[in-house]
Amino acid sequence: MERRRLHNDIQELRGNIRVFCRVRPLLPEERERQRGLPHLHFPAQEPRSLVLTRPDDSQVGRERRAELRYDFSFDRVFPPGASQQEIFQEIQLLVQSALDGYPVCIFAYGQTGSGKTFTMEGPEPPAAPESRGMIPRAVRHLFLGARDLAGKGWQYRFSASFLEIYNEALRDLLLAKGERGSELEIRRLAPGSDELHVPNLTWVPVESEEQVLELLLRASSQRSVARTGLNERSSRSHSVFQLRIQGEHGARDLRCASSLTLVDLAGSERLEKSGSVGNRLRETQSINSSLSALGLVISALCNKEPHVPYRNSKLTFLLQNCLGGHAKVLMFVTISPLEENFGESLNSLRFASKVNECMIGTAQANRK
Ligand SMILES: Nc1ncnc2c1ncn2[C@@H]1O[C@H](COP(=O)(O)OP(=O)(O)OP(=O)(O)O)[C@@H](O)[C@H]1O
Repeated sequence: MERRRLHNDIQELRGNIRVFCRVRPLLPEERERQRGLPHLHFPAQEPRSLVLTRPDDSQVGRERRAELRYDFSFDRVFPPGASQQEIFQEIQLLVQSALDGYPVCIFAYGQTGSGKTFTMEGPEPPAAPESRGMIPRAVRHLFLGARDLAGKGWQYRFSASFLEIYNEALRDLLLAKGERGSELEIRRLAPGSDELHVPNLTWVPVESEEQVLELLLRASSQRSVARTGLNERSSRSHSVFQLRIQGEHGARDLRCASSLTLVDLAGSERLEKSGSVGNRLRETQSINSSLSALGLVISALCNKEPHVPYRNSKLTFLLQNCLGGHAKVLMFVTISPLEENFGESLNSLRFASKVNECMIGTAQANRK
């Protein structure tokens, strides 16, 4: 309990957005193309640092070529050997605070094929329990936490939704294509309210990790994926998993309500590199414009600008309550270990550094 209070105090002091960087390992087929990770350095005893280096091509002549060096620092940097369990360990207190009434939002940002879906959901099923991603681990942790709190008089109810934003349209991933009605919209909860919701979105009551795994499976069969030049099974949409949490302590007449939002963003990729044409090109353009809208929202928040352009994309509009509100936010920036992706990695790390410098506001628990 004391650790939890300390965590909440520290997070409130620090501002409510944190950034973790994860570099995925080389895949078996990539090991034939590249030996080791010569351009990536993880300074010993420095779990927060990542250094990228490359030869300076502008230096020609007989002298030894100088090296360009780019230093980054985040709340944590996970090298390729880090397991899902190790990573979850670092976010479990954050997840736990959703039971105390804090809204929590975790999102994964990075180039196509850099490991966002692996981090959030885990590898494609059937997969060993050790490789499960942050979503199943987070819900399991919350269910166990709720069971503990039941001994202290708290009763919790959970329900889950899963949607994707594809080409600026919202789709319910818990419904098959034929079952979906008209297009989903984002609306205010009540006139004048800052709270947003998505009417007609499916919410399924959940009580166990297995139920949530089933929902993930159902959603993944509905998700828009395609084979691109850069990833065998690339997510072409942003997916948003949400768990609504309602707690009640009858004897003390206390209530809390919060949500855990886990977002797997579509991969950022350069058009020329992805080789996109036709539908793929339209998707890539839509992904890139919503990711740059996210960048603009974050920089407006950082600069405390009076107008924050949430409405420029469905993604930022949907995440408005998380980003500008009282939620605790964690961003995973995922990095490919391939040298050929140096430019993309640098872009992602620069974006993440900007986010890391942000003091967006103070997280607040919704507890009465
Ligand atoms: N930490 C890891 N350990 C082992 N394999 C990984 C890891 N991270 C990613 N992979 C593998 O790398 C490949 C690409 O990962 P993933 O699909 O998660 O990328 P992504 O960033 O979600 O891509 P996209 O944006 O195109 O959907 C997959 O085959 C995945 O299983």
